[in-house]
Amino acid sequence: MSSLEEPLGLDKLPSMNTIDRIQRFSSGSCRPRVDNLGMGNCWIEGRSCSTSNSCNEDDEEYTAETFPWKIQTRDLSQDDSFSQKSLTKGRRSMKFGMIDDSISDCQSSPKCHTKDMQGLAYKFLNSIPKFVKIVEVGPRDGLQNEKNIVPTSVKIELIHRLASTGLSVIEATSFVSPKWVPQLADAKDVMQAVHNLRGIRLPVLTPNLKGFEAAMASGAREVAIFASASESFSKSNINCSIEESLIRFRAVTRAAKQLSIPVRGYVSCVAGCPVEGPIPPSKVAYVAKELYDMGCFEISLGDTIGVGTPGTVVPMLLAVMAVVPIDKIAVHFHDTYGQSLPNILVSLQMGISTVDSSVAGLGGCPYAKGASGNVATEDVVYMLNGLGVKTNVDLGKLMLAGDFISNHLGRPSTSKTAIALNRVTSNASKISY
Ligand SMILES: CC(C)(COP(=O)([O-])OP(=O)([O-])OC[C@H]1O[C@@H](n2cnc3c(N)ncnc32)[C@H](O)[C@@H]1OP(=O)([O-])[O-])[C@@H](O)C(=O)NCCC(=O)NCCSC(=O)C[C@@](C)(O)CC(=O)[O-]
Repeated sequence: MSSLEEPLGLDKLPSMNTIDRIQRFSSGSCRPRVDNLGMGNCWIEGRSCSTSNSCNEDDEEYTAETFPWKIQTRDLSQDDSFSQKSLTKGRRSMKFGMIDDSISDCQSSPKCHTKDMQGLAYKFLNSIPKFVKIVEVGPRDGLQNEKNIVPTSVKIELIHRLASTGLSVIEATSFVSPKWVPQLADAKDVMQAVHNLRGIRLPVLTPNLKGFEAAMASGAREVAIFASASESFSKSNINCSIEESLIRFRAVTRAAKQLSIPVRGYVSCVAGCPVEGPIPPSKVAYVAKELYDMGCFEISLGDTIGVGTPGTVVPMLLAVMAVVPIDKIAVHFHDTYGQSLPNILVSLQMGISTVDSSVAGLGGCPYAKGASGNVATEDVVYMLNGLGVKTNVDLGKLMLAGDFISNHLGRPSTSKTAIALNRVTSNASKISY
């Protein structure tokens, strides 16, 4: 086992003092559905506005009644705090994995003391946000590594199907060099076909000004820049050092600011690099802060090769949270070692409320050998549903989108949820989701 493959243990966690700090950071962990996108834009559940540089969450128009998940903390003593509308997809309902069932079931057991159980439930679940924004990256991160060129019409259909699920952010494509990523050479055609989709944000990757200008000409209204915490990965992915990339990205954010275009920032290799092995959290924090300071409205932390475990993800997040506000941080896990869901769970417990994922678990990076797909959106939604966390995503429709692209690619989805629920459906079970 190489040092990269060996998971870091809890003994590597920082001191309790640092942990205490997160609890303070995460007091606002129930994030309202108002994204301040910077560059004078904000996005409120399917609508964008560009009135001022800072968006007021307490805008009268968007009351707690309209967005009930604005209520900041969970109240575990109230039954309905975990109640979850069952997504039945036409079947009768026996809910699996739902937190309300488990707690009430335990309370009826003589061995369970209600107060103790509520205390335990509070301890583990209190800091989890009530609403999580999912950033669907399937059409971009998911497809970029496919060897056989996926027809443009299939990509467009996939985006439309994903849009119908309730997802509010779908990363559509990349304006990168077609020599480097031939699969996304049709970025312009894809973007021109989908940019008018209403109520959906469709960011695209732009590695430099050339990409930014092409994206704008194709109708893109949100972009993402992508730096790395690993020097070696930066060179192999975008052919320049980290510092050179930051210079390029400053040019992109400046141009974006002039057009009031929101820019998302990625940091890749946050838990490890295929060449350099483990990456120190301070390096991740440095790049994250640079991107945030140049105007990115959100920083997505990518475990590009999926080597992170909660033991390494927690200290990395702590380092980033010390320099970037927690409500501006997103997590982006690849599932190479099957660690994505535990990593997402600890991220949520630390107060993070934006999660990137890819329908059917598509994905892999062309410049990170051995990296497998992103965590499957279906699996994330299933887990969040079970936790009583709202996403606004319809799991049934999501599975149909996953079936569509998996059928096209000629291989089964890697989403455990999709596999299990498809089996259940074919058995005509009474179980619903
Ligand atoms: C950054 C470059 C362009 C540098 O590539 P380069 O070869 O160093 O660029 P260059 O400036 O020397 O130009 C070379 C040629 O590329 C052209 N070119 C230059 N820029 C563009 C552009 N934007 N669009 C189209 N063409 C472009 C340029 O015009 C020129 O064309 P030529 O004169 O030879 O015909 C290249 O390395 C590249 O495109 N890299 C992108 C690689 C990529 O997309 N990787 C996957 C991203 S996934 C990731 O980073 C991780 C993430 C975000 O998913 C998070 C995670 O999972 O952890």
